[in-house]
Amino acid sequence: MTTDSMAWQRGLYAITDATLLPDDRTLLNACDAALRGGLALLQYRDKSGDDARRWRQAAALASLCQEHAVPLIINDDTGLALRLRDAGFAGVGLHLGQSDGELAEARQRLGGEALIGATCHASLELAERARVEGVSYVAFGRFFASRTKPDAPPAPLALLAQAAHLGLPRVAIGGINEHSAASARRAGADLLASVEAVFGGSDVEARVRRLNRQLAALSP
Ligand SMILES: Cc1ncc(COP(=O)(O)OP(=O)(O)O)c(N)n1
Ligand SMILES: Cc1nc(C(=O)O)sc1CCOP(=O)(O)O
Ligand SMILES: [Mg+2]
Repeated sequence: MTTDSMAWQRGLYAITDATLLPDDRTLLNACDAALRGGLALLQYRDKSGDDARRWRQAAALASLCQEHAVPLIINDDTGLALRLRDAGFAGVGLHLGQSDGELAEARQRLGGEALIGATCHASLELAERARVEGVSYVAFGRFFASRTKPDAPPAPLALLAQAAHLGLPRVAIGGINEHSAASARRAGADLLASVEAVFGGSDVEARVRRLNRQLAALSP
């Protein structure tokens, strides 16, 4: 798999959650279903601090994503992304928040081809800085109420249009679901990032297909 294709730049960006997907089997089955439904990107987000579990799950997801030719983005952990890449998995990227390490250093360690994204909250200034440091996309939010991360700082939808000049794919995150996805897309989001709307029920493939149909109906 290569990430040369632009397919990752627009669509649904699913993010895993260790509460909703507590064990390996649940995680892998749900991610497989989401990938069958059609994802632009998948992010592995696990705050357990359990290195053995994180390696095992990330490697299994990297293999699954490779089969589906969808990039796997590792949350927070440049070392884990590098280890996967060095183990031979293609299409492994990284997402860093404001306290997750230096973007420029991550870019240098992962190389020019890797997809690297940054959390920019409600700040164009953070997004401009992230672009200089070599990110592949910028993420803004939270735009709507989120049960996954209720305390994430809020952001106005108008920010998405204001970020167009960056010339990078814009991710909208926070409470993205079938009620809010259309307004985030109309406001300028290229990628719609979601935890609960994808993984918050048993019918994951159907949930993803529903969201994709909604987005397709809005696309020019
Ligand atoms: C696509 C995307 N956008 C934002 C975040 C949030 O990152 P961060 O601020 O580092 O918070 P945590 O996810 O680490 O709790 C994200 N993970 N993905
Ligand atoms: C991980 C995360 N980061 C956010 C931010 O605003 O930076 S909101 C969020 C949680 C997204 O989950 P849901 O789709 O269930 O609201
Ligand atoms: Mg983080």
